[in-house]
Amino acid sequence: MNAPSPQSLGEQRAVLSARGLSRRFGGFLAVNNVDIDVFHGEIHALIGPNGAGKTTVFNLLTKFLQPTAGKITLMGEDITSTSPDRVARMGLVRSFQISAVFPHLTVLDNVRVALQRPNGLAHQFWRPMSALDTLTGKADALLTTVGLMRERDALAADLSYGRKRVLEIATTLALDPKVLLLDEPLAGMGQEDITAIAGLIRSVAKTRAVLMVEHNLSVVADICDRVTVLQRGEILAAGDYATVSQDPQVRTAYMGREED
Ligand SMILES: Nc1ncnc2c1ncn2[C@@H]1O[C@H](COP(=O)(O)OP(=O)(O)OP(=O)(O)O)[C@@H](O)[C@H]1O
Repeated sequence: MNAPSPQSLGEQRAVLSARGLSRRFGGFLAVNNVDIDVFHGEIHALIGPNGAGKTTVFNLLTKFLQPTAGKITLMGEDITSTSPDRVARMGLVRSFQISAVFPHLTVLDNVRVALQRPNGLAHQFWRPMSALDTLTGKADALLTTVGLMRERDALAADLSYGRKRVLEIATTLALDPKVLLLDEPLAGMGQEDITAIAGLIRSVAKTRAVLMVEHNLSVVADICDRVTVLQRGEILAAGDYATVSQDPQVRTAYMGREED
């Protein structure tokens, strides 16, 4: 797809944006002067070798870590000093934060429990499961979206690994995030699950912005609109996959090694 917009224009249009993002741990600069723009309706991949700083960038964007320097905006609002829970309520959701699957609940009940959170019922754990009945229609709609209707009444514990990850994505979508951050969503999966989940991520990105850390470069090539490559905490290259994958520095530093 298109190459990234000019910087200032990008910042204005982006749902999630960072400028000059840096994080120091003691004397070690783990993230250095990173700019990133994540757009509605697009999937943006953050890739790079081990230790490049991808997880730290995720932690900075979700405010689990405070940046040493730089600015982060979410839907135009400066969130650089905002708390992680407020950022989550604004619609920036990281999959693992809320994707706990309860193994002894059915698939349907996992989604219904997730759906009650935005309704402000989160602390009313004493309510009987029957109180969730009002959410069944919404839960079924979500299960249809992610293709889990066949397993609706199965226990989560009985699902295969790949189907559990689909259920995790369903419980994440229950929060109706505006920006979805996925940390290696395809890790540990077989090819069949990879194809299914990559398709699911593509379809959920139509109505939200997705930023994902992913090591599977063929999936990144297939489904991601933009790619930012990190190395030693700095941006090595950014753009669409075709451009980035031809960059000689990227090939030397990362892709050559991964794809040879
Ligand atoms: N809390 C911390 N204290 C000190 N150093 C840290 C801390 N968190 C991360 N680092 C260092 O920052 C660098 C970037 O780590 P980070 O986990 O962000 O990389 P990554 O790209 O996500 O790696 P991987 O692909 O292996 O998950 C690493 O050298 C790591 O050791």
